[in-house]
Amino acid sequence: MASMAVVNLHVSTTTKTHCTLSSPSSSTRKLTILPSHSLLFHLPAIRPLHLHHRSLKPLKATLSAVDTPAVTDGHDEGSKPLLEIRGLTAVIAESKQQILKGVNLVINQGEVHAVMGKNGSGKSTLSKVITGHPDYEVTGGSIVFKGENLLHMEPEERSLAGIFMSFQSPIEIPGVNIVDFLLMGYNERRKKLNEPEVGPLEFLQILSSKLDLVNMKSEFLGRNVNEGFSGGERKRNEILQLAVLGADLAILDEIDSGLDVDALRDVGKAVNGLLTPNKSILMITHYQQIFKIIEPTFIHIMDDGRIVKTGDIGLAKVLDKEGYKSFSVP
Ligand SMILES: Nc1ncnc2c1ncn2[C@@H]1O[C@H](COP(=O)(O)OP(=O)(O)OP(=O)(O)O)[C@@H](O)[C@H]1O
Repeated sequence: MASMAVVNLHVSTTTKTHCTLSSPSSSTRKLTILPSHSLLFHLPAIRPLHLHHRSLKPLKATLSAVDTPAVTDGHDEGSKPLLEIRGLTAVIAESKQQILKGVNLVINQGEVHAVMGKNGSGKSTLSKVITGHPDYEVTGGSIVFKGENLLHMEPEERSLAGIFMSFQSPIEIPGVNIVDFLLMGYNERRKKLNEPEVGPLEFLQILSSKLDLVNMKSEFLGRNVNEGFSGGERKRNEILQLAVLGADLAILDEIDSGLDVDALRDVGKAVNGLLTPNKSILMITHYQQIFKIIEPTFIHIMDDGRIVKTGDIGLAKVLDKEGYKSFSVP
């Protein structure tokens, strides 16, 4: 059973989010959560999720790999752009080292985009820049999300607008119970929507219904966020967060790494179960197995801070045979 923690959350518009947790059994604690985690606090509230949602028609023709695409052709007719990235360049804020060197990517509603690429090619940086991570500075180009300039938004506003990111290495938050943590995010969102907050007991019911989706045992709810979790449990917990908090664009950074076959299937099925015709996924992966479960609409290959090839599932097969050498920027 969750502790009856009282949560006060203070979201700053600078780089940190503070919250205090107090419960009858513990003294008041103050936590500082970096924006990457504060993103969780402002996600869209749960909406009805449909299991068999994907009205996406199969690609009409196999999209051949194209060189340095300006935008992605071959989207389903009638689907609306959700995220439009054009000519995006970004540097590491501290060192000014350039990592993104002109990324072009258009994700329409209902599409699943997979980004692959050599280690260090800039995949995680791209996803963190989309979420507004303070480690990076955008030096050029644009990111438009649902028609709005994302670059003008604080990280919290981006998540409120409907962007969720699951992390490659989700961090532990010692002393913060999973239920309290999710309840905080859930209620924060409800407040923004002028909806009444839910209490811990009501929330536990909501949460329990999501546990099955990721095949997580209810015992997990008594634990602290990621504390002592195995790699696979952390990944399941990330998807649980996505299921509870919801998102229009879920960015999944190596959600498949370190998962055994059963966990991979569970996580993949859970992600599929969250897709609706107007929700989209941007997933970063090194492995093709996940494509058997989460079918990508497009696969992009990133090299040296750019998307250098775009194609359909056939591209992953070419990659499997030939490796990245034929896709590298000279
Ligand atoms: N905050 C940072 N400080 C220093 N270097 C960074 C930082 N963020 C990214 N980099 C560097 O930028 C490059 C791209 O990193 P990134 O994590 O985006 O690559 P990736 O394609 O996701 O790699 P992998 O497949 O290994 O996860 C790497 O050389 C990395 O060391």
